[in-house]
Amino acid sequence: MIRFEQVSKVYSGGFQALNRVNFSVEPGEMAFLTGHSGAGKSTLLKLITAIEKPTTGKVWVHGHDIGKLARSKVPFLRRQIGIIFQDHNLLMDKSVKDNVALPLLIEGFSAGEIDKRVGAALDLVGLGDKLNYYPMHLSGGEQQRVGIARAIVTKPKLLLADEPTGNLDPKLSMEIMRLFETFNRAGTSVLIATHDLGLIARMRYRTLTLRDGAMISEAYQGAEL
Ligand SMILES: Nc1ncnc2c1ncn2[C@@H]1O[C@H](COP(=O)(O)OP(=O)(O)OP(=O)(O)O)[C@@H](O)[C@H]1O
Repeated sequence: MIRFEQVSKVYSGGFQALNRVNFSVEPGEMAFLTGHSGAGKSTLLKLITAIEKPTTGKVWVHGHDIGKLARSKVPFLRRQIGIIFQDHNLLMDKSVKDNVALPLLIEGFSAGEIDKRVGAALDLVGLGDKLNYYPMHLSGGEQQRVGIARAIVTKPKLLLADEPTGNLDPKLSMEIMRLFETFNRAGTSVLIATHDLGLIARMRYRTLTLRDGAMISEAYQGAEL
């Protein structure tokens, strides 16, 4: 699903954000990515989505070599990946329903199919009754769940989340994690970047740890292991 082989990333100013990183995430796996601020977590996620390209080494995603991917093929790759951000990037002047429908509109789905899929995605995140709300009328946790519904509405095989619980209290954070587990059990691969070591410790998943751009551990960090 994802494979990094000796991947280094040096930004144009000369800063080395990743240093010979090796790891893979298997189809159907759920894993955490952690490390201090500036360790390279967002850079690693940007390489998976081809926002950035590796300086050296190889990044494989769904069998594509990202370093060699033609610009015209990038949208095709991104369609297979659901991305969730800390600040959820919702459009505040659009309803919940229209926010979640956006990726399907871009894909050219029919109105009937969009209604069906948006309803199903919002039901999955527990917001089936808030279709016509605007984001400003939702709590932080609900807004994050709208962002998750938007990420899964295209039924991607891979979900990437960058600090998805950064603004949420521990109870809501755990609810969001349980939601990721539900998608993972249905076969979606999930990679979650987070600073929240407490949250990681409460769950039994492999944890990829970056320090100063180097992958220093791929161990399970759950409390019972
Ligand atoms: N476009 C860029 N140009 C130059 N340097 C960059 C760029 N993007 C990131 N960096 C640098 O690369 C390093 C890693 O950044 P990155 O955003 O990947 O870290 P992070 O682990 O996600 O941090 P945080 O947890 O604070 O979000 C940082 O020192 C950052 O300043």
